[in-house]
Amino acid sequence: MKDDAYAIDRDRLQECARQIADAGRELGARGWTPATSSNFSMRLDADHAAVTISGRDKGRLGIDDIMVVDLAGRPIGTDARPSAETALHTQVYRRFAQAGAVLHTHSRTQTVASRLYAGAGAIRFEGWELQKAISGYTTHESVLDLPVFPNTQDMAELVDRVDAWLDAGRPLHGYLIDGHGIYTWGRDMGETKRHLEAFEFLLACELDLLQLRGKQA
Ligand SMILES: CSCCC(=O)C(=O)COP(=O)(O)O
Ligand SMILES: [Zn+2]
Repeated sequence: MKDDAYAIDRDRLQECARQIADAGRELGARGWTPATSSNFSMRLDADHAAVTISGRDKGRLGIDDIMVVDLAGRPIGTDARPSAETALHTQVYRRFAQAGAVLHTHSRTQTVASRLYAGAGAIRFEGWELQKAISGYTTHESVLDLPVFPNTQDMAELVDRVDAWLDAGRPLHGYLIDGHGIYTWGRDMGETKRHLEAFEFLLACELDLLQLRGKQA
């Protein structure tokens, strides 16, 4: 055990691990976490998060598949390897003081949409009632942009792209990574799941429209 490990609230960690495992089971059952893909996290306190261990089956998580990192992504109290994409989770907690959970999944809809809209750099949702499922959106008469960032194995590069979007003052509630999947977050696990479901639904609607109209993105 490293010293910092003693500062973690064990009850909070247990509760977050339970919520992460429950979310994984739910999302895995929907087919959104194929082949060990996806990763999940929850904020533990101002300086730490609970995150899934790399390579685990995210649809069958137990308490032991979740570990603690600090907001620089360093493991706390364990030699386990955190998600390969931990930097994207800790970035959310650093940039959004209110963020309490982050979900990353690889559904077919998310992945296909990411490829179709990569050239455009973003998908713009307009006129959909379900935009109101994203916190802060109160009407379908709004514009909701979901950026698509190029995929890379270099997490620092992705972190820079997300920082650049935010530093330009653009609202951000989630993003796609080309050929990869989606990231979204919220105040707690409930809000984060709602955001994920809303983006999945909105993406599916846009893909349906394209298909029905026989158009390119
Ligand atoms: C087999 S999926 C490739 C890695 C990935 O995109 C993912 O979401 C899971 O990575 P982790 O290290 O979090 O297991
Ligand atoms: Zn992934």
